[in-house]
Amino acid sequence: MPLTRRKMKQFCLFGVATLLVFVLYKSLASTEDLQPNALHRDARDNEILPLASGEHRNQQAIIEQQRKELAEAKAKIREIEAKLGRLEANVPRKYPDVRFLNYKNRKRILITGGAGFVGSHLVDFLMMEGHEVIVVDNFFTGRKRNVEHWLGHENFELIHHDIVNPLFIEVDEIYHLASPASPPHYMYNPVKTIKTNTMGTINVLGLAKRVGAKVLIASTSEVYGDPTVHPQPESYWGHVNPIGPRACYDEGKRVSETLSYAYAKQENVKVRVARIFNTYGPRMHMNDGRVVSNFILQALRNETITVYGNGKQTRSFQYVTDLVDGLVALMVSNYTQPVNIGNPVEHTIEEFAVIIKDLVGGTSIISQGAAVEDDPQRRKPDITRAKRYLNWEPRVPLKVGLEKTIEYFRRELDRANHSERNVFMPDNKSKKSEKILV
Ligand SMILES: O=C(O)[C@H]1O[C@H](OP(=O)(O)OP(=O)(O)OC[C@H]2O[C@@H](n3ccc(=O)[nH]c3=O)[C@H](O)[C@@H]2O)[C@H](O)[C@@H](O)[C@@H]1O
Repeated sequence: MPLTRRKMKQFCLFGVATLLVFVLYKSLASTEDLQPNALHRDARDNEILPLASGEHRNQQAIIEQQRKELAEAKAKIREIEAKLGRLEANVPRKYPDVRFLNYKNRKRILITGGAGFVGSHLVDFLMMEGHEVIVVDNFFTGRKRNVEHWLGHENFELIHHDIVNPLFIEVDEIYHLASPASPPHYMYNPVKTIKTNTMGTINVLGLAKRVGAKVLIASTSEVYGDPTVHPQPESYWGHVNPIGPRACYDEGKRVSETLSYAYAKQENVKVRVARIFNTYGPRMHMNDGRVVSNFILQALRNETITVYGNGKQTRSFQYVTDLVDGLVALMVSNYTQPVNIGNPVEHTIEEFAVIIKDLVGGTSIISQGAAVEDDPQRRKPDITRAKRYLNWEPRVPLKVGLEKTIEYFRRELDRANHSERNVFMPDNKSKKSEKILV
């Protein structure tokens, strides 16, 4: 009997309904299976028992494993968040309020060796004045720490570069400070010291020539060697041993000066030459090795203060901010001949040891050790030129500057207790004490 249209429709509807019921049943059953505590009816005793199949145990193990991984991930996130917090705390989000300079007055200033002791104080001064400052440093004696408070500032840039290699940037002024300045540092690698002060200076003068920048070369009182004229005026030609242990620095700086005036004469480069005398202050390295840092650290640690030689040799010490003022005054001046920048107050090294011991207090004794080869015996700047042409003279008295420096080293020692990298190893073994002075 042929099926009527109506019957066929009823038949189809019944089929679809059956299919739907079947699908619904299956899906319910599978959902139930997934429940860890799913119950099922045991076929033998007709009791309702927890699912005890191997499959179920696997599922429980997987869920347990996932819970464990989640807990571990959460702990890791907490750890990373704490680390981020610590890192953020080290990055100053607030910078000192720098002066606003309009486009016409704002200069782009390169400081080679700008992460060093003197360089970083110059960076601070020029940044506060509102200039754009680019620091180039190879970090041999310079440290990122000295300029970290400017990292991220829109006027500041730090370039890791060795000035022995050429540099191509656009700048208006260059302060060429790159070179180790402490005797143990510059004697450590004499060839590198010579390269820095010759090839490095050629690269700086070449850059100045290309972009028309004014250059200030950081020269030194060491160009006078062990002087036979006292105090030392700029007109004195010096008394240098060209093959002695200090020659790499002394002769390197003398060539640096010669190069500067050769570029000025031949290429019309605008050069300024500062002859810097002994300088001290915060940010000197704990391992600097020069007399100020050595004596202060020895006194703070109640160790023997080691005077090299008989202590009758003299030095004149200037505080670092006075030096920065002098360098800037020289750069802006029209004076092109070398200028001594130093403090003319002179002390014997023996007196200096007593001054530091008295300021620090403590129980150190002062003793004499072996003399240093070619150690200049008298040094005191004649600053008539600086006074006349730059209207500059030092302002910070020795005791005021030393107190600030002692405070700085006190903090550095505290810090060193928390960081093995900074631990100071005084080189006292090589300088055997011979005679106790105080
Ligand atoms: O401080 C500086 O600005 C100058 O330092 C050094 O010149 P120097 O005067 O020999 O520096 P120091 O090593 O500090 O020595 C000063 C005097 O103290 C003596 N000294 C040094 C260290 C020490 O532990 N004990 C000690 O008696 C030295 O023998 C020397 O007579 C550099 O050669 C100069 O270029 C630099 O300008």
